[in-house]
Amino acid sequence: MPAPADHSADTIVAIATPPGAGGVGIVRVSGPGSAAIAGALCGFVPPVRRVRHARFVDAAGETIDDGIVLRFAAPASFTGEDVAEFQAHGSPAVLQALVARCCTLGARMARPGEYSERAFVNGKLDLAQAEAVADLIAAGDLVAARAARRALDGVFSQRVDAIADELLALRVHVEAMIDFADEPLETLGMDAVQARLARMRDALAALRDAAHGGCKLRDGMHAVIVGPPNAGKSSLLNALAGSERAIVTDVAGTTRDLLRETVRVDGLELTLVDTAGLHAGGDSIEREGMRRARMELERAELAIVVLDARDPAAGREEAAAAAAQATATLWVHNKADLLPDDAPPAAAGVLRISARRGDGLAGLHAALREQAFGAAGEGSEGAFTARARHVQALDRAAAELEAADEALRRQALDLAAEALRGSHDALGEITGKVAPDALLGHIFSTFCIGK
Ligand SMILES: Nc1nc2c(c(=O)[nH]1)N(C=O)[C@@H](CNc1ccc(C(=O)N[C@@H](CCC(=O)O)C(=O)O)cc1)CN2
Ligand SMILES: Nc1nc2c(ncn2[C@@H]2O[C@H](COP(=O)(O)OP(=O)(O)OP(=O)(O)O)[C@@H](O)[C@H]2O)c(=O)[nH]1
Ligand SMILES: [Mg+2]
Repeated sequence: MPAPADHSADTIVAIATPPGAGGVGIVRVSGPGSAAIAGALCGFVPPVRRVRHARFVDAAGETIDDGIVLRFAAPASFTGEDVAEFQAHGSPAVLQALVARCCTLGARMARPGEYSERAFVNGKLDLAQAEAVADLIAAGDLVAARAARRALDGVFSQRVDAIADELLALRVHVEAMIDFADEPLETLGMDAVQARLARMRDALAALRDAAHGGCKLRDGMHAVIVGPPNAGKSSLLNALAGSERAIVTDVAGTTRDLLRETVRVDGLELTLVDTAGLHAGGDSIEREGMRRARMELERAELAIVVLDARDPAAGREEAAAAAAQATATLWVHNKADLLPDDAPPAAAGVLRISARRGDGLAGLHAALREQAFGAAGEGSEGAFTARARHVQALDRAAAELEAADEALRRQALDLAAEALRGSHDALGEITGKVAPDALLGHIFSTFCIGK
């Protein structure tokens, strides 16, 4: 069988700055040919880690542009390889000419994510950190950017590694118990093993919740507003959006179709969907609207049920049944401004608001954030971005830990060791210590070119 191609022998090139014209544009080269390419382009080999001004010339010696050249020597660079950068004027034509020249000089075009992939392969970043680079670039606001920055700094990876290290120690212990199977398990520290297992389970659960919040920071949350006609669903959408997106009238049955709006709540990107009021009967248009509302709920992470605070029983059963399709439900009693002053307080777990006056919106924001990030308020201090694949891996690690615990109780040491190994491997997939090529290819191919 032929050996797999050694791509690290290739020298790659790409424009690192965004498409289109800009003040400055950067062409980045990585790989063993970097120094020679820089030498040919600049007429001298630029010194490493020094800023130099140079004319970038073509094969005929004609100037393509003048600019700044930077060189890094392996392993002290972003990719861990020899790197050269040409910082030219940000003209797409100039940048493309520089890329073409680099290719003539032996480089090839980089694939999407290939710089980050090389940084990973060369041990500059682990897999979760490399993903955080892409998440940082894509971050929609400063809260998300800070969280991606923390993941890039290894905040998430360190917590994964700490649990993985403990797991490894535990595996060693259990393997030793298997080797000394003649001795009674008590003398082999069975109690200690179980205590450590319990501690690790808690740590894993906490990390899982944090990563889940990190997913919401990255991917946002999908919430559907439902309730009986005229309860103020569209008014609530408008209040959260901060502008009159949806038509609001005092006619029951105003909203027919789904209306989608993306709003930001302190770093949480919320996709809100306004729906037709749910009620029995209705004309064919309303019934189609209600059908769409129910369809949307099946995909929703959160149902926001809006009821009239003056008569919250009206339409509640119908709304509750529909909302049960969503992963979670938030109960809102609207039109609080119409309640008499001596009205009793709202029931526990219900938010009382006035979409018209804006009363209670701060509490609603807090509740939405709690739905996304958990009670610990992830999404602010110490939060990091994470991806669905990380949460899935943490879930698998936890399930294997349960299986190990169960096997230990039955004194099935071989099974316990096997489950512990499974748990350890699941954690390794997050940081890339255990990462099938297909997984790596899939992850990096979603990055942009030049990253
Ligand atoms: N011009 C430019 N700016 C950029 C990048 C780049 O590639 N080019 N980056 C691309 O993403 C980011 C910076 N990332 C970098 C990461 C490590 C090293 C580096 O030289 N690392 C060495 C030395 C570390 C040190 O002395 O602090 C190393 O890791 O050994 C450089 C850039 C953002 N800004
Ligand atoms: N006083 C008061 N009126 C409100 C409040 N929220 C909504 N309304 C009024 O209630 C009526 C219905 O509001 P909408 O937002 O259209 O209600 P909806 O739930 O979207 O109704 P449909 O789309 O018909 O199902 C309008 O006249 C609103 O101005 C509120 O907080 N206080
Ligand atoms: Mg409406």
